[in-house]
Amino acid sequence: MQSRIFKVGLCQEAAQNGADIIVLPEMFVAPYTRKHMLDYREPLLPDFKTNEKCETAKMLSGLAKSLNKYIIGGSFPQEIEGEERVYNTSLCFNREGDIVAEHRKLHLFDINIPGGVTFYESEYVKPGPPQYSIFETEYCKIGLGICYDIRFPEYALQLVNQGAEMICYPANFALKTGELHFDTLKRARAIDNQVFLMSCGSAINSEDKEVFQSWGHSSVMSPWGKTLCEAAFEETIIYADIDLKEVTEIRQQIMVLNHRRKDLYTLESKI
Ligand SMILES: O=C(O)CCC(=O)C(=O)O
Repeated sequence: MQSRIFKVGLCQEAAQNGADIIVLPEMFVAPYTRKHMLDYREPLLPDFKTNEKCETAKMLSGLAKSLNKYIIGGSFPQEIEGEERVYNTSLCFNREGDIVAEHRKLHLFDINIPGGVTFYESEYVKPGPPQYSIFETEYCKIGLGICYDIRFPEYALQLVNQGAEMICYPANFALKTGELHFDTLKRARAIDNQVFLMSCGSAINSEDKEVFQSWGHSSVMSPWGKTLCEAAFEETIIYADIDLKEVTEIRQQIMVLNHRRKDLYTLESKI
């Protein structure tokens, strides 16, 4: 049961205007509710390029190939056989339409603010298995998380330890927490990891006020924490030119990545 709320035309427009890496928002195929997640779930199968059951993967793969661009494909509800839960899965495609990274949201957004927002993502989403999601491009390595994953600096730092110079977070960041936290978290992750930080938030859903509402505010931040471009709540395309020399320069100028006191603390990877 599909009713796609994704507009292929926006990707085509971005590509025509010179975008090379195109990022989509978290759960761009469905409103963010338990019912929709389960109704819209799709398997991810090895023959996704031709298999009608893998509608999102098939569509994004074809689009990446036809546009000859990288697509960081937001996320979709991935069916888990025999379970009434899904993975919140982001697929990244190279210019040939091959999957180069699969990220399953690791940290789930369970929140209970009396009089504010109550939301238990873990009731219908299963946390992704332990994994660092990072992929190579001809420019640099790009690390990947989804939305609430941005609150966990340990994960981002491990991506940087593995060579990431950009980190991307497709998001559907809650309206309630977004105003005070989203911008700050993005800037913090950009500065403390000295990376370009891309985030793509869902636009506000003005047709259905009952569903989870997103703070929007997609942006690209430089390793200095400077906002290079930013959206508000509405559907739009934003563009940024990325100069990776900035990563090298800031890492030489402010040597935080080398100044850790390993005699005092360490960050241990379990995988
Ligand atoms: O961390 C937050 O406050 C918002 C996260 C969120 O909305 C999500 O992960 O869906």
